[in-house]
Amino acid sequence: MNPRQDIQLEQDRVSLLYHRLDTVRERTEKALAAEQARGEAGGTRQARVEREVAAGEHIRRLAQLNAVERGLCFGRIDLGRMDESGETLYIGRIGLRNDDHETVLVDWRAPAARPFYAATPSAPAGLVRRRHLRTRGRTVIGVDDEVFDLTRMSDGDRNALVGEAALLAALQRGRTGRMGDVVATIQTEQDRVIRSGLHGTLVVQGGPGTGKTVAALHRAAYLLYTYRDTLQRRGVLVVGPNAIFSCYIEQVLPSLGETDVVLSSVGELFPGVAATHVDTPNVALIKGDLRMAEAMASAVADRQRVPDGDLEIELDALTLVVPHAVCVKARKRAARHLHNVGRKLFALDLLRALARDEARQLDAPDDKEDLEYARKVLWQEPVVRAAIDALWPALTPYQLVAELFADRQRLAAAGLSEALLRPADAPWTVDDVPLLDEAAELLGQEPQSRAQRLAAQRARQEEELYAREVLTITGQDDIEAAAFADWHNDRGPDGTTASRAAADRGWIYGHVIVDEAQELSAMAWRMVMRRVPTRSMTVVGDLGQTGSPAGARSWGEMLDGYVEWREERLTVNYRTPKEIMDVAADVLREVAPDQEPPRSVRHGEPPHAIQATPSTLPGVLANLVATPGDGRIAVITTDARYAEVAALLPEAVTLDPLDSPVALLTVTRSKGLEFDEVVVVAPEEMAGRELYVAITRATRRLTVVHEGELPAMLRGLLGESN
Ligand SMILES: Nc1ncnc2c1ncn2[C@@H]1O[C@H](COP(=O)(O)OP(=O)(O)OP(=O)(O)O)[C@@H](O)[C@H]1O
Repeated sequence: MNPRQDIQLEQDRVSLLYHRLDTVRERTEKALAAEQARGEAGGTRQARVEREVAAGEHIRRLAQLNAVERGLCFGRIDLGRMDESGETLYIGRIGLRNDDHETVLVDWRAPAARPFYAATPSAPAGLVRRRHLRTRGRTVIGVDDEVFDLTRMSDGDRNALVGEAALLAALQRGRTGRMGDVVATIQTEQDRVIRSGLHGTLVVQGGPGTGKTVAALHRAAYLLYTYRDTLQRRGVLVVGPNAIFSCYIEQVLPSLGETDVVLSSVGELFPGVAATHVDTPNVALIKGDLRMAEAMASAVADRQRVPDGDLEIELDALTLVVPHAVCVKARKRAARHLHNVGRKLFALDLLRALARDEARQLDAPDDKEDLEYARKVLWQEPVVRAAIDALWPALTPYQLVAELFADRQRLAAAGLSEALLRPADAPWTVDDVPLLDEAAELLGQEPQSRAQRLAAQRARQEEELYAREVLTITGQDDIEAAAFADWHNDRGPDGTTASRAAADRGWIYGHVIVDEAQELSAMAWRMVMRRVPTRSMTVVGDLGQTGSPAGARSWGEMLDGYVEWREERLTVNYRTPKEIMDVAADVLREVAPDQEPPRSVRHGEPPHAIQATPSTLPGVLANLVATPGDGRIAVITTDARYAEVAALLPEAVTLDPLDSPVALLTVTRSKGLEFDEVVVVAPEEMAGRELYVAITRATRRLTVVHEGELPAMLRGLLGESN
């Protein structure tokens, strides 16, 4: 068959598949409309539940069917023999069956699709041919074949790229500013990561551009497909380095038909806080250290005091007294509980003692009921409440942390350095967030007003009543109403699993993916682990890129205390051209000699350095960003140089670096991102690891602009003066 005939053949098949997609979509739309029409007719509560669940399923299915329009079918595998007797499967973003229930398109995540990704010339996994279909809209514009003919195998074939032509075509495209899915060109080593089982913790270590992020996101889609029952209810959390990064990756999962995933960063993991400020390296180091957990416990203990002597409270004409020993005993009893629970016990003991003393001074009889009443009256007295608050206040995590860092004595009592001192109203930093989480654990439930408590109780009772009615009507009396209420709550239309999970600090996820995981401090890991007691996690990162002083130098250092983990390595760089990676490899050798640089699959222009002076710098930069190119440019510099470069390139200062043709970023903000062209300013002022991150962001061109001496690590660059 000649290429044109091949394309025509595949076009017929692809048209058939789109036709099928349209049919399924129409049927689902009709079913949804019918469900909604039934809703308008009212009905019992049971009917309402059933309608809500059915409509929810249709809506989810429709979203998925709409998401797969682009590139519905991208591959074909021929198994067995090359003649007509072999089996042929078409691989796509979604599985489709015809009216006879025969599979016409295999979901890329299904076991049957595995050989499409796993086959290599030396281990063809039963394939005789793998074909990549290139499509534009619904039209097939090309096919790329790999024929696995063992008789023709040569040594050069060992480790071939999967669908090399399709992969290289995908890599040549200009960056859109958003990460896209790569279902059509997943490589074998990435496929191993994606399909690794749900159980336990998988660490994926790989150099820049090796597809760690993209593989982790495809893994999320794979896990949601394969373990839907387990994961849909509990949800999947993806933790990235910052909000820009979340924006950068947010389209990948929806394009794969998955929307029930929470994207967050460490600074956002405590609901109600969205921290973006960062501490100085010294402070970040202290806050990220595991010893901070003990310090926080001491800080809480410091808020549970007793007076030096007896407690004396002037009330009306009396001086009520609680002996020191009684105060100490009350504290000992209460301190066995979380702080806010303990406060109630402490207050109760003190109020009892005060009521007894009051009765004694007034010569009142020692009557239990009277004492109980007196205790309640005393609790309403502002002076009594103030005295108890001063000894053992009800605390929110915000109060505990803000008041700790604003007070020299409290810092000292917790065994902490004065370097942490700051005003009480200082903005939250990313490294405060794990401390807020720690505080929430130590304090227990936040003090709620009586009205809030009653409202929550009432809402819960109503839910259970409703659940009981539904269960009776449906004859499912054997299910506990409370469990049903939970279940209904989990799947109800009032919010997706993802939105409810994101708002709930105590939410336990089915799986957690941590990206740029090398940046998390030991305290941040403690917080993440609380979200996933099963330790079903995917941890992706690069120890060669660790920038945070509190980040990981080895994976064991961070994870050994929690879980036995397994590791996969990614070794091929799909982003950075070889010419740039050769220079980066010199940097890596200096900063992390134990890490192997990844092997680049693409080629580009040799990177070069420009020597500037303070007076030539504005012209050099203006020139570099003005050069017409068809891609997006990032100018990356240090925190210290940011303001100066921003003044020279005001058009590059943007809140939206992903959509801007030229964006100015600090190294930290450029983590995980990529651009067609990168200009690195002041490399001589960057730490080695920062330099490694900055120069590996480019997909095509890299220019390094220095005023001082070019760092020796960058000796591989071609230089020029300006
Ligand atoms: N199999 C693939 N097919 C096509 N493109 C790919 C493939 N794997 C990775 N890429 C592309 O390579 C680029 C780098 O991928 P990604 O950002 O996931 O790498 P990373 O390992 O997370 O990098 P870094 O550590 O620098 O953040 C992305 O543009 C991604 O789409």
